[in-house]
Parts: sequence; structure tokens; C-alpha cells
Amino acid sequence: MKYLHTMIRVSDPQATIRFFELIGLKEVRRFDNEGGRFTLIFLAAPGQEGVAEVELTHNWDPEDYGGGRNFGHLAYRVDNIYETCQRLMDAGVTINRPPRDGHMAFVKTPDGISVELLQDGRLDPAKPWASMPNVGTW
Ligand SMILES: C[C@@H](O)C(=O)SC[C@H](NC(=O)CC[C@H](N)C(=O)O)C(=O)NCC(=O)O
Ligand code: NI
Repeated sequence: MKYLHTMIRVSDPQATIRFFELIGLKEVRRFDNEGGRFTLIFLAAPGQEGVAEVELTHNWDPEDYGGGRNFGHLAYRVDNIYETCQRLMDAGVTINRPPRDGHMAFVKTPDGISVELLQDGRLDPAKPWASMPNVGTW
């Protein structure tokens, strides 16, 4: 048995792809289904293609994707959580839980799906991150 992917329904596929690209994922493949009026887009971190993917389902006819409290989050390990959060902030993404502890942060996709970012080990939040002048303002 092998884990393949997690599927999330998205209202704006391009915005969602851009969000995941900011974290480091890339589009792997996509399928249009004319009869079903939907598109499936598979994304993965480099080297994780076919191993741990996220499947974006875009239904061409608008739907309300509210609720879904039973779904928690997707989690990714990143090389530098401060640099990742700064890149997301610079692109206008809200950091819902800033990485004050140098270890964990939470952001949301354009449809509000929660994404956890984890830093391998812990970065010292007191260390001056040259690439993140406003790290201390969170
Ligand atoms: C390709 C494989 O990984 C799939 O997940 S296809 C599953 C299939 N998806 C759809 O029909 C997409 C459109 C549909 N309107 C939807 O929003 O799901 C499917 O069976 N989906 C049902 C489900 O509960 O996932
Ligand atoms: Ni699927």
C-alpha cells in the first residue's frame, strides 16, 4: 500500500497553484474532463511526484466549499520557515500563525484550506535574518 495524494476542491486553480508554488511545489500534470465539467491538477514538491501529491479539483460550475471542519491541514517541511513566510507575505498571503518559535507556521490556501509549515529543527527567532527585515514584527 502507498500514499498517493490528498484532494482539495478549489474555486480559483491558478491562485491556488501560485500559492503552492510559493511554498515550493510544482504542477506535475492536469486532466480536463469535459463531460464532468472539471479539471484535476496534481502538484508535488520536487522529487515527490507520484509519492506525495496534492490534487486540486476545479469544478467549472461554481460551488460553495464552506464548512468541512473535519478536514485539518496539509503539512510541508521547509528549509527556512522565515524565508518561506516572507516570500508568502511578499505575495500577499496572510501568515495566520507566524513562526515565532522558529519551528511552525500556518497559512491558508485561497479557499481557506489550512497548510502547516514546519522547519526541520528550530531556527533561533532572535537571529537577524538578513532576508527578512520585519521578522520581529509578527
Ligand atoms: C484522479 C483521481 O485521483 C480522482 O480523485 S478522480 C475522483 C473523482 N473526482 C471528480 O469527479 C472531480 C469532480 C467532482 N465534481 C468532485 O468535485 O469531486 C470523484 O469520484 N470525486 C468524488 C469525491 O468524493 O472525491
Ligand atoms: Ni484523487
